[in-house]
Amino acid sequence: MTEAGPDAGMPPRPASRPEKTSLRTYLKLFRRDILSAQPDKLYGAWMAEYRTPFFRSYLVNQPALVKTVLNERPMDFPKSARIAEGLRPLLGESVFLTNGETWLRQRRIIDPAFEGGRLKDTFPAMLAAGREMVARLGAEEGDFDVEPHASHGAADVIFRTLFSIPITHHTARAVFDEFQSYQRAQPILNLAAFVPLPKWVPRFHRRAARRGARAIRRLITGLTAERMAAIRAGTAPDDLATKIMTTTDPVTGARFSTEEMVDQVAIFFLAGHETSATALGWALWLLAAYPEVQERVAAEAATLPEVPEFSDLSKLRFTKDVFRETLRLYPPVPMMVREAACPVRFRARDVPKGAQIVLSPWHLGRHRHLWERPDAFDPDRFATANGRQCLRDAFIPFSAGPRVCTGAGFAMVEGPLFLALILRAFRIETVEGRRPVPVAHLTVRSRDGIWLRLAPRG
Ligand code: HEM
Repeated sequence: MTEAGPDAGMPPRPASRPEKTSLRTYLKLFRRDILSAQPDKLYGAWMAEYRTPFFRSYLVNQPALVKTVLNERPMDFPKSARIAEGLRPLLGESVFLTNGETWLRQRRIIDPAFEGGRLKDTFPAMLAAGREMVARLGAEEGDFDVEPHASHGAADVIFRTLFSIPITHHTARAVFDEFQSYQRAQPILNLAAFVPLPKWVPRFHRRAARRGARAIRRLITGLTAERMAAIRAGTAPDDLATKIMTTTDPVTGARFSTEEMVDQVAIFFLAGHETSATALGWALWLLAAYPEVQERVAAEAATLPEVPEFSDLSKLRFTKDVFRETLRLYPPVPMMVREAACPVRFRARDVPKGAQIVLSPWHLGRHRHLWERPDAFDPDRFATANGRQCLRDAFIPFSAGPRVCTGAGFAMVEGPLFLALILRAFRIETVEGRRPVPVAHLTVRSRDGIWLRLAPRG
């Protein structure tokens, strides 16, 4: 890297906005990128308050307060209704949106499928998707954008592990394509979630997004109904969909209906492919930009047998730290929103009932009073006392507490496995003039893609 200034040698970070801005400018910046709409002081703040004529939001950035919201009193800080507003047409009553008893029941049915022992069952499907991705990358020549490959690969993982079908299956492909256009049609999503606008403010692209949501749900309903029939006929494969659809809630004795399962499949696909793809793209760029780290990952990958097994993942200790460090610097979900269900007092401030509570994996992961050299890419930090402490207090890319990401364990298998398979096959380099610029819409993407150049390893 050749640039001068305080960021020299550091991985890219979005510019912060000036300290004082009008609401109008803030909203404009926000629509473009929720990260560069924030002031620099958030990287050192414990709490911040946004007060406008329309809303009151509190960004909570102090580990003890984050723990209160996520771990200790999650029922007092439910998912914000504002998030549901934008996502309901696509996700219905999915576990991502529900609260209270419905959410508890759904987690009781879903969680067992993602537990350690059963995660092992998904490994062959993940491996197959990884090997296919390596083959596709091998067909690239010259400089190319790796983000579409990462999305394709992550979507392949979801379809193979959930429904035992590859992304090349016509329905899987159609869902993938519809999601791509849905995401383009839904830019208001984050704005509506973070900035509770009054009802009269026009919501953009609503019609196109609704049409997309209907199309996606129609396709997923077909897959789910087919699976329900196969379960009844005793011919269903033992994948995640079957595991979830045959699990009985130990409390109520109920299973998911086809419709409720469609809601869950929609969120598994949305939450499970875009996030993993984003993380993989950034991890590859970081490895390309830091060749000495790349060589250490490649050396670890070289110890894997030609066809690795689940137990071989224990050989990828450093690769796992690389993936973790990527999630710290580029958490795919940069911010999350909750709603205060009752008045609370945080840091000697009264937070009224109904206020939006914003949690920011992005700012917490780079907090200058918590992490040593917060902007540096240093996977070895997790072996230091500071790194270990911060892993407990200031590392929430998967959220935390009872509402932690269902797929966290799954993603921590998928990410390192894909990195190892790719680095075993290729040496990767950055492309001059193509330094990525992080921008956050649905997830933290690079504004103009993540450009790489590959060479086969001998
Ligand atoms: C690197 C990859 C991933 C990251 C960074 C990530 C991150 C997150 C975060 C931050 C949340 C909490 C959002 C909030 O509370 O507002 C979440 C929730 C969720 N994630 Fe993930 N995720 C990843 C992969 C996956 C995968 C692979 C799956 C499924 C196959 C998945 C399924 C879910 C579900 C179902 C929820 C909702 C949980 C609930 O609200 O109870 N995620 N994820």
